[in-house]
Amino acid sequence: MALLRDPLLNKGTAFTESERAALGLRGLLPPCVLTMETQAQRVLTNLRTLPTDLEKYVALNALHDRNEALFFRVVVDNIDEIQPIIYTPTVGLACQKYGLIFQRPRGMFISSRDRGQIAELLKNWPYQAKLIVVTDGERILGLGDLGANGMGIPVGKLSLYSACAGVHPEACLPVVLDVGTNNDELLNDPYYLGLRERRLTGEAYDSFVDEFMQAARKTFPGVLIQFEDFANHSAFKLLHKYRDEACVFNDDIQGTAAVALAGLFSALRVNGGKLKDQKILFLGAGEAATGIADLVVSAMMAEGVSEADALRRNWLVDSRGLVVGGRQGLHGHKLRYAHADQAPIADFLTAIRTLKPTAIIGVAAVGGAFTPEVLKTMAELNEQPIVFALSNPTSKAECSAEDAYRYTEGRALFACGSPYDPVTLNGRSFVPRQGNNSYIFPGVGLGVIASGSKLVTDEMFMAAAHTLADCVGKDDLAQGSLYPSLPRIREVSVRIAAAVADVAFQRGLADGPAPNDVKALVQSQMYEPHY
Ligand SMILES: O=C([O-])CC(=O)C(=O)O
Ligand SMILES: [Mg+2]
Repeated sequence: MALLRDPLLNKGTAFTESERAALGLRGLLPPCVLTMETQAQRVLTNLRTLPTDLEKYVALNALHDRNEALFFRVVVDNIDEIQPIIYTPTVGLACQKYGLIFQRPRGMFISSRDRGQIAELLKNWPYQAKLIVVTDGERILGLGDLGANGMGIPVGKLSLYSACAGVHPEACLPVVLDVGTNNDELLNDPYYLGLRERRLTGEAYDSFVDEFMQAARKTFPGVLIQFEDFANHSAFKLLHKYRDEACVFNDDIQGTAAVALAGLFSALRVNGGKLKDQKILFLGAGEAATGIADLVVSAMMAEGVSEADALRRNWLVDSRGLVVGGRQGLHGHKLRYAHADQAPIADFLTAIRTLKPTAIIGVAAVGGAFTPEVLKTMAELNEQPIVFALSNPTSKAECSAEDAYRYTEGRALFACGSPYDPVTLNGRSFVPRQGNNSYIFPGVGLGVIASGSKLVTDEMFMAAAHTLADCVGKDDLAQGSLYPSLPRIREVSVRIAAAVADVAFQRGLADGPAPNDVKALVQSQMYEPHY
């Protein structure tokens, strides 16, 4: 019976006659033995009868809790259909409703009440974690502070690690650091499951996170820790504090940067431009914006321009207007882009008219901010304007795919943060693809784990961006796709992982000498969802 209740071992009705006899399962299952294929078909049939995406999320979550192999089989074989349910956009709604739809816990909930005992708590995790995705829930996608409900994000990200890059589910540990929430709606929600108190801040917050970091690294030596959906003020600070001593990265800063840079490389293959000649205007000035801009600056410099010139080609607009030199109260990460000799500009459209960018990248979680006027202006200024509406979930997208194509007469080179269906305009069909870090983090994580790298470096994200761009074919570009198709994601992840592992070996960060065949090393470590 224990076997049927262990999701890592359970095969349900697929246990064979001989297994049933040997393992004490006779009489505990209906007599018919099904194949995994039939089980997967049954799951899909049921899923497709459910009227809402949230119900599909709940059903898939329940399957995940019963039978991991079958869950991942279904995800891997139907990634286009399933990813939008277990990941963005539906995962955003699932986080908002986390308390209501709660059935079984997954991952570890470490609250500020556990201070001084985190190492002891981590011993309760029954597996040897190699990969932790951790959030404090303060900025879940573009939805803001969801407190402990943010657990849905580490769970969803780690599902993609196993599905898209074959990191073994047993090696994956989702963690929420519950330091309270400032979201009054949640504090008053009878089903909210987190601490009912305001967020821990300052020294108390820093030492709590530090206790977690030390305890996690001691309990799980060599573990890779991914920071996810922390608010700006914590995200930059934590990355800075740990990146040179621990195996960590921030997906919202570095993963998003790599996927956006790859999208730019693809867009430039279409319009024939060079990165170093672009002028990029970001709507947003947080983790994603400066993460992308920093990587773009490095990539521009690799094309031979000076740092000063590269910086000058990247501009940020935040809630207070264009980021310019001398503006009061600018934070550290924005300062590189606070250009002197530019008068303040209050709004995004005027910034476009003044600066004449070749690309706009939306990462501010302001839904609809790329208005028809914005899009038309970009199309007046550029033969083929680059328009990335990356905010998540769909309700926060700067514009829909349809609007991006319609208001630019089909000339936009477009990427989006959440999935959009193909668009037909004047008889031409466009297939927009997601500029989402989900193309990057699974492969990066696999490469880091496979090589046993001690650190995660910017060079690895640069390599990941180039590799992802290399995976985009002419047929993709011809239909307006700046990324490869999702069903190719495991092949793409292997290539990214090999490129990342190569960097680890070359830089002496790996825990051994380079093998002859890095790609084979990576592949040998991948989990396949089979019985
Ligand atoms: O999860 C996603 O879809 C991308 C991401 O990291 C975020 O929006 O915070
Ligand atoms: Mg994120």
